[in-house]
Amino acid sequence: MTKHNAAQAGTEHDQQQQAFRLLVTGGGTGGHTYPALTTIRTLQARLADQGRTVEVLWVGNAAGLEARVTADQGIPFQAVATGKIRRARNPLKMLSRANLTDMARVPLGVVQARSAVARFRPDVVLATGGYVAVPVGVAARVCGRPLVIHEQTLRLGLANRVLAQVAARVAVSSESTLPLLSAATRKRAVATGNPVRAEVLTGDADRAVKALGVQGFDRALPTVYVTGGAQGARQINELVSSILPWLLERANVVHQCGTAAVEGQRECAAGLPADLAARYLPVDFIGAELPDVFALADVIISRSGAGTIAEVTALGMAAVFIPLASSAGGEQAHNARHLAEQGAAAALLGADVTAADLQDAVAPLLADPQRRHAMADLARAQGRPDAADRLVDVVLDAARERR
Ligand SMILES: CC(=O)N[C@H]1[C@@H](OP(=O)(O)OP(=O)(O)OC[C@H]2O[C@@H](n3ccc(=O)[nH]c3=O)[C@H](O)[C@@H]2O)O[C@H](CO)[C@@H](O)[C@@H]1O
Repeated sequence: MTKHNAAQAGTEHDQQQQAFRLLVTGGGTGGHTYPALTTIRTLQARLADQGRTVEVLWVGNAAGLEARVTADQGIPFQAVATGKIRRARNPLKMLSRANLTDMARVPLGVVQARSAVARFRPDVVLATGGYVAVPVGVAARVCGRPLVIHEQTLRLGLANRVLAQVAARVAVSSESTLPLLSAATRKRAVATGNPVRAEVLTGDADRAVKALGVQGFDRALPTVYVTGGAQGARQINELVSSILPWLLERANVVHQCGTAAVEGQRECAAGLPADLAARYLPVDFIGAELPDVFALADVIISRSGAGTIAEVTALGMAAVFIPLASSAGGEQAHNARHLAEQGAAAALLGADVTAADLQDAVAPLLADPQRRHAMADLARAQGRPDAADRLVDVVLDAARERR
């Protein structure tokens, strides 16, 4: 080997040994937080196979779910100031005190984000949506670092619409998003799917029974998992409460109802006959047990946020979706309707869904295992369990192009 070749081989070796630096931003809700977390874990596993490590910095909102998740996962986290702009039909209402206070925080967030990006010198900045992503994505552009954005929902959210203008790559969760993008954005877009946490796919039903302490569940009956998203959903809580005795005659129920509602749901169960009450578990939030709860459940009753949809389709589960009626652009309703059209879920749309509607949708799934298996198979056909791998490809491509 010549001196020159040896030096070149040495440089390549050094590059291989150097840590890949990924700055992540995004959060607020689970829908933005978990895809980013999954992508970090998948990138770490991919590069570990090549003998490389990944250094991560997550820049987010101290009050968002990302702060809690990064603390749990031991991921370095830096908070920046953010402002949430509340939309209103009347433009004057946009100038509410809350909006004005929040807007005043935006310049501070931009300064903090810029110094975080400049100091960390990331190979790539990955933004997964939420207000906090805007200043960080803009800072990536200012500092000349490639920005990859990922959108979970069919239509780009507000933050991603802004950042799509400056992103090197725009990863989306569904092919049907591509025609909705401008021609300029479409050139940089790729449909990866929406990453699902790997552990979600490997739950264990028996472990759920132990971890949740629900020995009173009758395992001869199906189990229903009710969830309103990380904060619970009042509409779903009320609907389920009004059919609770009927439901518990036919099923065990794990009801994730949010912190504000859990006490009330416990009281509701206290009035039930003991054998029915033993089959009901209200919980505020499901953390590490989530994969096991999915494994235990035969049917899910849920909001149709993009994260939950990705999980339910990756797993293949029978589902009754009750979308949030006011979600921006009717995006949750679209998600639910799309699956219902394929026979992959039941969808109860609109703000005036009744308890009878819910009962009618759930009854056949509880009564007939074949029916729920058929629905689960159709749901699985819509799933993209390889989404995290595809998004990691996009991140690595963006880093390579920069060199
Ligand atoms: C009110 C609102 O703005 N909702 C939006 C928000 O959904 P939001 O984040 O509320 O809901 P998603 O379904 O997207 O994600 C919820 C995530 O939290 C997990 N989970 C939930 C409950 C629990 O106890 N434990 C737990 O881990 C779910 O399994 C899922 O992974 O972002 C989504 C993705 O951009 C959008 O599609 C939704 O329209």
